[in-house]
Amino acid sequence: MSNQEQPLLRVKGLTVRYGNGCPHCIGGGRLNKNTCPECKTVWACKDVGFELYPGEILGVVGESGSGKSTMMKSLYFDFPVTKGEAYLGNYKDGKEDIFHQNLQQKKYIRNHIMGMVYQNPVLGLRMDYSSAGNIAEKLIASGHREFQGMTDRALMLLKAVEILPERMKEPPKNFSGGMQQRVQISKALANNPAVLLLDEVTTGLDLSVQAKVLDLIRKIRQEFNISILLVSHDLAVIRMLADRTIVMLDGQIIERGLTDQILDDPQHSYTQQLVHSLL
Ligand SMILES: Nc1ncnc2c1ncn2[C@@H]1O[C@H](COP(=O)(O)OP(=O)(O)OP(=O)(O)O)[C@@H](O)[C@H]1O
Repeated sequence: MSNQEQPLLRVKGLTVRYGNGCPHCIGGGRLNKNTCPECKTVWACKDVGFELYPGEILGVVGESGSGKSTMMKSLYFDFPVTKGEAYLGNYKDGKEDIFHQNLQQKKYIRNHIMGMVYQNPVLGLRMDYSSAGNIAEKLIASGHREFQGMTDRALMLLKAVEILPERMKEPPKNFSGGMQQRVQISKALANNPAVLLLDEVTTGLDLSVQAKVLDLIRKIRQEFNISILLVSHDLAVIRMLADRTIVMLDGQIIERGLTDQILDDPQHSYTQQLVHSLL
């Protein structure tokens, strides 16, 4: 990344609330962590802004409930934003806010520009389809129709995530957690997205399986020249993969910088606590 480079994804003022809000919280009144003391509306993300540059991995770290998943779901249009804007450099010259596009355009962005891998593979895969069929589903959604071409692409992608060709016709429900995550990653890559959203993809996996998935993410970044937004509550994962990192607390970004800088010399007391809890 260089300072002159244009960001691939630019997010400004992303705010998401669960609940209707009331004059107190909508008017900017004090919250109890992320919750309005008057109406109990949860402000899961508040004025979140950042840039993701071409080819980089941007880590997002924070404790449970800090708003990481909500941010990812909003970026992938799974959940509507309350306020905010986001721009993709390769969508309409980076000039149009993707949050305010119509459904068809949002579908286009999901199918061509962004890929998402959820912590729970059930959300990203059809467990009863074959693994190749899962990839084909994504290819068909982006307009592919030719059987052989889709089979070849599925084979290539499954190979890239180290699923053996003889297992491509098996459904993910037959696979281990680590394999399901790898199929989910291959499906997310089906249409060569420029941006990959990874939400706690190694959480819940055994350490040795985790290491394999982490290696795979590194390899994918190189091979597919993709930019990755990587959410994890695990600082070891962030240290291993992320070039830069943002730290979230109660729905807000409280610290940002180069990953080494954040982990070796944290400035905010919460980040210091987070880092020291690991030592
Ligand atoms: N559907 C929902 N309705 C109400 N509140 C919600 C909903 N989903 C999330 N929240 C709340 O929003 C806040 C942010 O949750 P979110 O899942 O985004 O955090 P997170 O950092 O991803 O946590 P985790 O790592 O545990 O998934 C939390 O206070 C959570 O309880």
